[in-house]
Order: sequence, then C-alpha cells, then structure tokens
Amino acid sequence: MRCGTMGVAILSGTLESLQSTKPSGEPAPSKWETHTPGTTTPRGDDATSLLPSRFLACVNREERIRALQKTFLSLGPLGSLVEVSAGKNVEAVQQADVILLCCKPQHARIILNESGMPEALEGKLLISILAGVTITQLKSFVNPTTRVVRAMPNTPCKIREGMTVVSTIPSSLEASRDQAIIFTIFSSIGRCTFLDEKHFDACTALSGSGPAFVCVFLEAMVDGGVMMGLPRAEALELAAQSLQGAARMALQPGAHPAQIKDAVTTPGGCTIAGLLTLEDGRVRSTIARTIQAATERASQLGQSMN
Ligand SMILES: NC(=O)C1=CN([C@@H]2O[C@H](COP(=O)(O)OP(=O)(O)OC[C@H]3O[C@@H](n4cnc5c(N)ncnc54)[C@H](OP(=O)(O)O)[C@@H]3O)[C@@H](O)[C@H]2O)C=CC1
Ligand SMILES: O=C(O)[C@@H]1CCC=N1
Repeated sequence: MRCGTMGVAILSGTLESLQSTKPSGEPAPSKWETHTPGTTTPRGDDATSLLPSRFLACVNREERIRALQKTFLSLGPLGSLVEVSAGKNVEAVQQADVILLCCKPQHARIILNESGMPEALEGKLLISILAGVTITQLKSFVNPTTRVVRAMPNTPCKIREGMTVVSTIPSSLEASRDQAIIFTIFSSIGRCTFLDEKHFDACTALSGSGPAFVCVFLEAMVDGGVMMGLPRAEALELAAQSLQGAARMALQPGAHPAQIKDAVTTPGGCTIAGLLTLEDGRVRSTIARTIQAATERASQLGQSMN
C-alpha cells in the first residue's frame, strides 16, 4: 500500500479491528499474512480469518517512515505488525498476495511501471482506491493474471465508521474468494457495499468526498451556536452528536430523512422557522449540485494517468 491519509486511515481502522477481536494485544490467529493496509498473503481458506495480520506500508519519502511507525505504535501493540518502508514497492508486492494501491491518481503510472512491478503483481489481487482511474486504465499497466478491483473508501475508516464501495467482481475462479477478502477487510472498518464501476465517480463524490462536505455543514452549525453564545466546544459536541444521531436514525431499516425531519418539526415551532431559512438559501440544490460537481471532477481525475 501507499500509505498517506487513506493508507493510514485504512490501516489504523484495520489494526483497531484486530485489537478489538483480541484485546490482549496478541494478533488474532489468521490465515493471512498481510503487508500494508491490505496486502495479504493467504495461509488457508477459512473465511472467518480473512483479516490481515501482517502489513507492509510503502511510502515515497524516507522521512515519513519514523512518523508512520510512531502513528501505528500509538494505536497499541498491534502497531508493531506494520513494517514501513520507502522506495521498496516491488519488494513489498513480491511478498504479498493482496495489494492496496492508495497513491494519488497521477502517481499510479509511475508506481505500476516500476521495473519488475508487473511481474511482482502476477496472479495477485490489486485493489485500487484511486479516484477517477478506471479498471481498464489500471489493467493496461499490469499483466492479464493480475486481478484488478476498485474500492472507494473514506476517511472515517480510521475510526471504523467508514463507507467503502467496491466494484462488482466479474465471475472467475477466484471471484468469490477475492470478494470475501475485500468484504472482510472493509467491513471491519465500517460499511462495505458492491456496485457496478459505472457508479464510481458518483460514489467518490458522495461518500469519498462526503466527510468534507458534511464537515462544512457541521462547522456552520457550530458557528451558529457560537453566534448565539454557546461555548465552541459544547457547540461542536451538540452539532456533531446531532448529525451522528440523525444519520444513524436514517440508516435504520425503513427510515426516511423526510420522516425524521417531520418528527422534529412542531407546527409553528422553531424547527420550521430554521428549515424555511435553509430553503431560502437553496440548501438542497446547492448540496445536490455539490455532489454533481464533485462527480464531474472525479471523472476527470483519471486523465492524469494518460
Ligand atoms: N483523501 C481521501 O479522503 C480519499 C482519497 N481517495 C484516493 O486515495 C488516494 C490517496 O489519497 P490520499 O491518501 O489523500 O493521498 P496522500 O497524498 O495522503 O497519500 C499518497 C501516498 O502515496 C505515497 N506515494 C507517492 N508516490 C509514491 C511512490 N512512488 N512509491 C510509494 N509511495 C508513493 C505517498 O508517500 P509519502 O508519504 O512518502 O509522500 C503517500 O503516502 C487518491 O488516489 C485519492 O483519489 C479515495 C477516497 C478518499
Ligand atoms: O478529493 C479527492 O480527489 C479525493 C477523492 C475522494 C476524496 N478525496
């Protein structure tokens, strides 16, 4: 894996999940040896043991190594399962069976074109989280035996509240096993769902970029509370927990955001006064257009590969 913001988020969440299954700090017995957030070596077929237990995190700059080691060790004893290296991508991939590609879209060509990389990737599962870079583009850099899958996670993976969309895997001898590996990794750090690749730019905008959009709304709510005299720390707690609570209600089976909103809105009360102000600001179309703009931009990001 290339271990930047998302690499750290995925790996931190995965380590937490391993830790919580084995609070003693000992790694749970695993059928997989893992390198990096997601580069795993199978040791058996037990679907209950698909979570990685050894990790190789690859970065570009030597000076990042110490900082990353510190980050992972701060998560607990399982942090020592992570081996961080710089400039050793091919060596890491040679040792792995599952590789998670987490670099910027424009760096993928350089990394996948490294001498020995296509050979190192032969027969292995390559999971790309790159925005806008298609499976067809990625396949053009690797040999036909490399199985390429796209995933779109988001930063809350770091606290195991992530949302990851995975591209549907065409049927093959390895398909169900690959699907089980990917689902096990990403569902251990949040929710995981499979969708056709044609939806990926929209998913990138909605859940990949979503935490940033939500945080603008959150900041604005906090500012409103501060404007009305609330201390900032308490305003943040009130706003963030309200967002979390409403979001969790919306995820309940059969729930609908409009019903949740209507239940809050007392006739003649203060909620409807606030809601009408929101509507005056064209908040719905602004937010929906935000997703549209981000989707359109996501579709252009793969062009830096060409
Ligand atoms: N940020 C987000 O919320 C999300 C991002 N994504 C996608 O994830 C990908 C990564 O994003 P993000 O984590 O934010 O980016 P970062 O810039 O934080 O991380 C990129 C990582 O790639 C490493 N890298 C660059 N070149 C090389 C190389 N030649 N060999 C090895 N490692 C290399 C960098 O190393 P070094 O640390 O040494 O610089 C860094 O660790 C992007 O493609 C993005 O589209 C997807 C979903 C959400
Ligand atoms: O802004 C970006 O391009 C990346 C993809 C999704 C979130 N961050």
